[in-house]
Amino acid sequence: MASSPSYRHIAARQGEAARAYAVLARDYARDRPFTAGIVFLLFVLACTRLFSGETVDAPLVGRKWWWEPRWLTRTRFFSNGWAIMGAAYDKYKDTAFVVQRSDADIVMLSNRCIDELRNMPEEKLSAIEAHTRNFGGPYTTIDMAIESNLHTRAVQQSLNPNIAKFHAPMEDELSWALVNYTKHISGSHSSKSSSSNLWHVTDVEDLLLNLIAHISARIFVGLPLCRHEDWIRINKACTINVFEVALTLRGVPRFLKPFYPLVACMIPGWWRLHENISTAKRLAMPMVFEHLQAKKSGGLKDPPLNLLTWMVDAAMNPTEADPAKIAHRQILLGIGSIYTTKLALVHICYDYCAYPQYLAELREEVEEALTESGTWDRATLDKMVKLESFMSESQRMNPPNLIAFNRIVKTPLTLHNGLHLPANTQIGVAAAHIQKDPDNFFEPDRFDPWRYYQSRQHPGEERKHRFAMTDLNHVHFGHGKFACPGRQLALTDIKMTAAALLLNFDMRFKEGSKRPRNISVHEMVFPEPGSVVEFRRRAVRQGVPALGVDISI
Ligand code: HEM
Repeated sequence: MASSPSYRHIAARQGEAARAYAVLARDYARDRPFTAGIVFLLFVLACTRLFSGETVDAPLVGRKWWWEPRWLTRTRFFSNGWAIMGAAYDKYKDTAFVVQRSDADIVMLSNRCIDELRNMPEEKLSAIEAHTRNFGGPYTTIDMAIESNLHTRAVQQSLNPNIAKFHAPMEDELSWALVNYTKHISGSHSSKSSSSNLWHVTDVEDLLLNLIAHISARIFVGLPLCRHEDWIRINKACTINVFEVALTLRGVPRFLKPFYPLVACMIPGWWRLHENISTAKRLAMPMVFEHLQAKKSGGLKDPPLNLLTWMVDAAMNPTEADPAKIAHRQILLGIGSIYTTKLALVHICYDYCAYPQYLAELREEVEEALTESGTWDRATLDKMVKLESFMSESQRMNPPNLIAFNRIVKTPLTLHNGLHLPANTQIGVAAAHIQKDPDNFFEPDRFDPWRYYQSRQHPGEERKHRFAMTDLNHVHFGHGKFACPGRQLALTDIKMTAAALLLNFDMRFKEGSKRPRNISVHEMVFPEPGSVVEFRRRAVRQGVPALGVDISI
C-alpha cells in the first residue's frame, strides 16, 4: 500500500519524540526529585478528575478543591454529611446536586420532583433496591426484600387495617415492659409510699429500646415469644449488626468488590447478624408449623393477632411460604422498625428535658383524654393533638436521616426540568434540610411544639399535619407508593410510649448535661452520646388509667 511507509515514518518520529520526553523527564526527576514528584501527583489527580465518569448534569458537592481526588471527598462525607448537604442545599435546592458517599454517588433532587416520581413502578424506579444497596445487600441479607415483599404486604394489608385491635395488646405489653425496665426508678414499682422524690440516672437509649422491642415483638409474634429473652435480644441487636456490616463495606474500595464476601466475614457484626437470624429461625419456625397445623386441622376459630401468622396466610408461592424465610423476615421487620421508632422516642425524651415549660400542658391533655375514655384506644390517642404536634416538631428538628426517597433509576428518565437520569443512578432528596428551609417553615430553627397543632386549627385542616402523613416537605417516611408502610404503627408506638413517660415520670438532664447535638455518620443522624438524663417517678392522677405502675394519688 502506498501510504504504509508514511505511517511507519510518522510512528517512528512519534516514538523518537516519546523517548526524548522520557529522557527529559528522567533527567528532570533526577535533578529535582521533589518538584517532579509534585508534578506527577498533580498529573494523576487531574487524570482522576477528567476520567471520573460524571454522568448526571449536576454539580458534585463536598470537594474543598476542584482537583481533590474523589476518595478524599467521599471520606469527608463520612462525618461531615450534615454540613456538606446544608451548603449544597442552600445553593442548589431548586435543581440538583451530587453527594459522594464512600460507596456511591447520590443525585439529590429538589423535592418538587417527587410528585412526578412517587408513583412510578418498581421496574422503573426501585425503592427496595436502593435500601438494599444502602444496607449491605447480600452481606446483611437485606436483599431478601427484593426476592419478595411479603412482609410489606402483610403490614399494608393485614396490620394497618387492624391496627385498632392492637391497642389493647400494645397497652398490655408497654405496661409489662415499663414495670420490668423501670424498677430501679422508684425502688419498687408497686410501693405507694416513697422514694418518688428521688432522681435516678436513666439510660434513655437502653430503656426506650427495651420498651419498643417489646411492643414490636408483641405485634410481630405475639405472646409468649415476645417475652422470650433471646427474641428481644436479637431484635435489639440486628439493626446495629446490619449498620456495622454495611458501613464497613461502604468503606472498602469498589475495585475490591470480588473480595467482599471475604471482607464481610471478617466483620464481627456479620457473625452476630447470622447468629441473630439462626436464633430467629429456631424460635419462630415452630410458631409457623403450629399455625399451619392448626389451619390444616380446622381448629383455628380466632386467627392469632400477629404479623408472623399473617405472613404465613399471605404467602403466595413456595418461596414465600418457606417457614425459615418467614422467620428470617422477622429480622427484616425488626431492622426497619425498632431502631427508627426508638430513635424518634429518644429525641422526644431529650426534648421533654430540654423544654420542661411545655410538659404541664402536654400532661393535662394526656390526662384529660385518658380520664374521659378510661382506655388507651385509638380515639383516645387521637385526642392527644398537642402531644402529636410535639412529636412532629421533635422529628423536624432531629431528623432520622439526611436523605429520604432513596431510589435506583431502573430505566433512564428525564425529569420535567430537563435533568436526565441514566439507568443505575441513585437518587434521593435532602429530607433534613427541606425541614430547616425558611421557604417551607416559619422560623425553622426554633423548636415550636405547637407548630403542627396550630396548623390543624385552620378550618379544613383538622385532619392534616399528622405525624404519619407525608408530603413534599415531610419525607422522613418517604412519600408515595413506597412510603414506609409501618408509619401508622410507628405513630401508635411512639404516642403511647411518649404519653406513658409523661404520666409516670419527671425527666431532666443531670446537672452539667444538656440536650445532645445531632451528629451524622454518612446520611444517618444520631444524638451525640454522652448526655445524662435523670428520671423521677411521678404519682399518676386519680382516675387516669396508668400504664406500668400502680402508684396513684
Ligand atoms: C419513626 C419510625 C420509622 C421511620 C422514620 C421509618 C422510615 C422509613 C422509610 C424512610 C422507609 C423507606 C420509604 C421509601 O422508600 O420511600 C421505610 C420503609 C419501611 N418501613 Fe419504616 N419507618 C419507621 C417505622 C416503621 C415501623 C414501626 C415499621 C413496622 C412495620 C416499618 C416498616 C417498614 C417497612 C417494611 C419498610 C419497607 C417498605 C418496602 O419494602 O417498600 N417502619 N421506613
